[in-house]
Amino acid sequence: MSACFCSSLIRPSPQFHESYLRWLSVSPNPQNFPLIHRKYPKISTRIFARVLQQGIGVVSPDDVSLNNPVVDDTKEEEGKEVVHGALDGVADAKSEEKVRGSSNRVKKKAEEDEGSDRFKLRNGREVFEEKAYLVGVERKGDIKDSFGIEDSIKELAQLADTAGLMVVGSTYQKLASPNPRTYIGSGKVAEIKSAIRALGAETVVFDDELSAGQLRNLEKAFGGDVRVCDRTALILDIFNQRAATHEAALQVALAQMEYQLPRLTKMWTHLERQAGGKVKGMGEKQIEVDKRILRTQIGALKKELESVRKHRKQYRSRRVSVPVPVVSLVGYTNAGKSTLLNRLTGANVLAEDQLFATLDPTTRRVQMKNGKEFLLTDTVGFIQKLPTTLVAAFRATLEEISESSLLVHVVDISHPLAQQQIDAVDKVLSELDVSSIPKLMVWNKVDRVSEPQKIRLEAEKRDDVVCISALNGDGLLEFCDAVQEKLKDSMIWVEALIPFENGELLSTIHQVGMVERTEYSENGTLVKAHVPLRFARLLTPMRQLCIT
Ligand SMILES: Nc1nc2c(ncn2[C@@H]2O[C@H](COP(=O)(O)OP(=O)(O)OP(=O)(O)O)[C@@H](O)[C@H]2O)c(=O)[nH]1
Ligand SMILES: [Mg+2]
Repeated sequence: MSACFCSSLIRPSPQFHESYLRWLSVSPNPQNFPLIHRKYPKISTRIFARVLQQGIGVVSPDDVSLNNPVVDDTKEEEGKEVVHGALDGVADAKSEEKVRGSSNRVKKKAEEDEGSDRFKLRNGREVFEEKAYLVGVERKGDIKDSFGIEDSIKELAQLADTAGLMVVGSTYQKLASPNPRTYIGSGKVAEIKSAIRALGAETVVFDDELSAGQLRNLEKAFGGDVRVCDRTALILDIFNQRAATHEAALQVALAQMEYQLPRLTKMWTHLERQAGGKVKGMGEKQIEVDKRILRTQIGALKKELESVRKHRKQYRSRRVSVPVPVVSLVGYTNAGKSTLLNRLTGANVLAEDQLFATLDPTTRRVQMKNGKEFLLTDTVGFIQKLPTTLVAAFRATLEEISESSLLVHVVDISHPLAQQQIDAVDKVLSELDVSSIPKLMVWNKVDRVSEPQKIRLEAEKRDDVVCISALNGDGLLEFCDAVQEKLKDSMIWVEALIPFENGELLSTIHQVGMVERTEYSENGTLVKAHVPLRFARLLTPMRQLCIT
């Protein structure tokens, strides 16, 4: 099991540790951290809590010795066994047991040796690459020009890779409507069961969100050792791994808890079984307790988030007082938003060929060749089937977008599904209520397309499209010109008389607006310019001066 993948449901972000641990200590339900417990049931809640506390990235059965996580006791034990067997000649029952134990350990050691190849560095942590099998469903009647099932599974494989899983196979089924019990049909369940046995898969990832019942039924059907999860859990896991700031960590923790809440149902039935079924209803009661605890935790998280956000808002409003227009980069994940920000501003935002490299907004000042300036904000990328819990949790971060003067929609034009990605981004934007903000579309990665000239001609035919390569800098001047043009559209025309003693205002107009004309008179400088609305308000008294 990929330890990093474990974290999706069990290892909260560092900032969240304390409250989560408090929650664990009152609710030692193994099912609340199902990955580790189902696979390694011997790890006690207490030890597991210590694992969380110490922030150990890789958790395997041998890691239970926390102070000495890599303990190889097999050599010493094996040595003893060999001597023992040679002396006794015929092994008695006890030694037979020991020999069996020893061969098991040897087998386990061999498995470990084989497994040691599967430790990979992900997001700066060493993780065990768990083998994953992917499953999708194509609904009959799905719109043809949206993501096809094979493309969707390809993307799921990319997500799995980003999360630290090793994809060993995939399959899909065409269905009129999903099976309410197992999502896929029973024949498909049997087929997948033999495939995962043959391939040694440890996790089955579904391309769509599954209900609590479906998750449980599928895990039962595939056998106890196999874990089942869905696209949403995978995305939440990636976000959890990548959350670098306090706010992002809180947002992801909140989204994870909200995802878990409806999935807590009937998780305590194992207690009823342990008690021989004599305490009917015990599971139900415990679920209620768990849900209440989880709701309290959600409430506390929301409060904490609120205060973090208040802080950021204050900072933002201070920034707003400097009337530089804000331009936000939006787009599908991996489209090249951060690369563009880095290229234009010399920022050092992580940009890599992985999904969801960026979670937190970064804003930098762009100084154009003509001395004009704007603020450029890079934000979290979008994806098709984006979990609603995540959109909701990140709504506040995305508020930055709704306060900008211009949205630049960055598209990876070299991607075979560029149009589908554009549609998916538009869908999320429509949920964010930003339709009134002017937009500019940028076709990025033009250096990667086979016929760049054709793409450029196509872009020229359209309004509001600029072709660029954020990687090699092609088209960036045109991009800045287009941004300026668009910003001008969002500005208003003013004619104002600026008294000489307000000289700094004049330089700000030159910086943030577009000055068409200046004339000097004995009372001051007459300026005719396009300026941002907020700034125009500041100039109101001087505009009156101009009229009189
Ligand atoms: N060939 C080529 N590659 C590019 C270009 N722009 C970005 N890339 C590559 O595309 C990958 C993704 O770039 P990012 O800038 O991280 O993409 P992003 O949109 O910020 O992605 P998220 O943060 O995941 O939403 C990186 O490997 C970049 O080097 C480009 O113009 N040409
Ligand atoms: Mg990015």
